Amino acid sequence: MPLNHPDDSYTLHTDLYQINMMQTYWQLGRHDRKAVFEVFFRSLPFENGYAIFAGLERVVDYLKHLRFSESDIAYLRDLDYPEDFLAYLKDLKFSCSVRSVKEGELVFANEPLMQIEGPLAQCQLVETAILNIVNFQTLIATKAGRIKSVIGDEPLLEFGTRRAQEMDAAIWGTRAAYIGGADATSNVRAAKIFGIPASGTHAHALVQSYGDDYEAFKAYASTHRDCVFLVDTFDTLRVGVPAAIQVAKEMGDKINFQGVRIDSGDMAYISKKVRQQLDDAGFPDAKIYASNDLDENTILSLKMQKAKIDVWGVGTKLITAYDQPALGAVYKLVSIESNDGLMQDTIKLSNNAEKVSTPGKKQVWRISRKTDGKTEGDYLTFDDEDPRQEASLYMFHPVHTFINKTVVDFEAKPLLSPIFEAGKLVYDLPNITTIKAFAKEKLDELWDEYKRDLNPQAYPVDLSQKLWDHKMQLINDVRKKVAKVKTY
Ligand SMILES: Nc1ncnc2c1ncn2[C@@H]1O[C@H](COP(=O)(O)OP(=O)(O)OP(=O)(O)O)[C@@H](O)[C@H]1O
Ligand SMILES: O=P(O)(O)OC[C@H]1O[C@H](OP(=O)(O)OP(=O)(O)O)[C@H](O)[C@@H]1O
Ligand SMILES: O=C(O)c1cccnc1
Repeated sequence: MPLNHPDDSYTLHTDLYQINMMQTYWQLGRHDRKAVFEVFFRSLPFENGYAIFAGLERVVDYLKHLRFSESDIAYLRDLDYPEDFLAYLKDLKFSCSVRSVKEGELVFANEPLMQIEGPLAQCQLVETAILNIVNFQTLIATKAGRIKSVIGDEPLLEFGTRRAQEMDAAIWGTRAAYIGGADATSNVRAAKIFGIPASGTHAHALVQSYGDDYEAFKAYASTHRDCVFLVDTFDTLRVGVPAAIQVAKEMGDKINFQGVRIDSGDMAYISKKVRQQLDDAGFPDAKIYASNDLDENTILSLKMQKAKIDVWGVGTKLITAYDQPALGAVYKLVSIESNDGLMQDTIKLSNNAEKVSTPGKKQVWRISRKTDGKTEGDYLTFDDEDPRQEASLYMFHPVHTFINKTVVDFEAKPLLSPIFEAGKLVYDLPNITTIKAFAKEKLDELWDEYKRDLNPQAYPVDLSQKLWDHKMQLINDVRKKVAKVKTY
């Protein structure tokens, strides 16, 4: 049994099979063959019409520090990897090129979100961590986008840390939630390290510890400004709200009474009553905060019931992506250097036509109308194709080809930007405010049909004719090859 080792690098944050494949490649002299891998998912999470890409910043940090530490090597030695292979790992320097969609960009199924190109063994090593990061952060950013879409301009506060899948998920989930739609977080560490607004009220424990709403609010108000009182510990309408009002009246401007939070009961009914109580007491500007297992469905329902809620605190269901706990992005080999030194595109077949991978190193182009910037769809090409040179684009569904359109007067923007070139970081990471604003701008450019929460239209992700023909050719080649194989 190996001894414990210090946790001083993320390089072994990978699956054992990656190291095993690296060993095979290295021992048989294949490790430095040039390879291209692409990250994509096959279906959108939550049956949403779009996903919000997040995770690049952490991927960059991970790749920047990708070296096997002494303790990594020592641990692999414990696992009996041979010394010459360990010597190769010890000296390994990340030398891949990486292109990626920007954080906050809207992304769709079956298009490359990231592309890793370089020595086969290195590309293989980084698969697990890249998927781990991108799958989680993109999932949470998308969930936040869904929730924010029903809330509109009212603030969405992220309250989930206590229910998150441990500390990393709380921190990076908070960041992703902020990119996707949250306006502030209760997690002080996340707020501190990322520059996200921190926000919060107080817990039931405060009221319980005083055993009395009035005493508790008074105590809190004597030590804080901008007070929001949690009014549902004993009885919201009879005790909680009257106590909040009394303290607000007594303390006046000294506490800058912001409002009350309700965290239980029928929130449509109660919020209307609370609104009446606050208005009657002369506090029409006091806000009503709500929390308690909220998500986009309960919030939409509360809005339909004309609940008088101004600020929404959402925890568990956002930070854990409760209704879909994982995004299924995959990392697939699309091209590999063959024995003659030329790049050979690869394909993975499936009985399901939608699941057949698209071969070759690609670029994704977002096609939009010049007139109003609204999106027409995404268009996948070989990396050396440039739709900006075309006067019109024939866009057709890659499986149901009878669904097609010809687009003129369009703009085409490439979505994959260079992040690393031969191991060197060439991308200036934007700050979080810029990323969040970018996500909002992209959502504004998307048609409402793709944005609705329930049964959105399928956004077109089409292939250029050249790419489609190549894919069909490879499918036929593989089929012919398979047909020749003798069955036993
Ligand atoms: N008017 C409403 N319409 C739709 N959903 C609501 C409404 N009011 C509350 N909810 C939601 O109903 C769910 C359950 O509320 P429930 O009444 O069981 O909790 P509770 O009264 O707060 O109980 P507990 O004190 O155990 O938390 C919560 O997710 C809450 O957000
Ligand atoms: O419901 P969520 O969307 O997950 O939002 C977070 C929840 O965390 C708190 O409850 P908790 O019972 O943990 O603490 P409390 O005593 O302060 O209510 C808060 O009151 C919310 O109900
Ligand atoms: O500040 C709050 O009201 C808060 C923080 C975390 C969880 N629930 C509520």
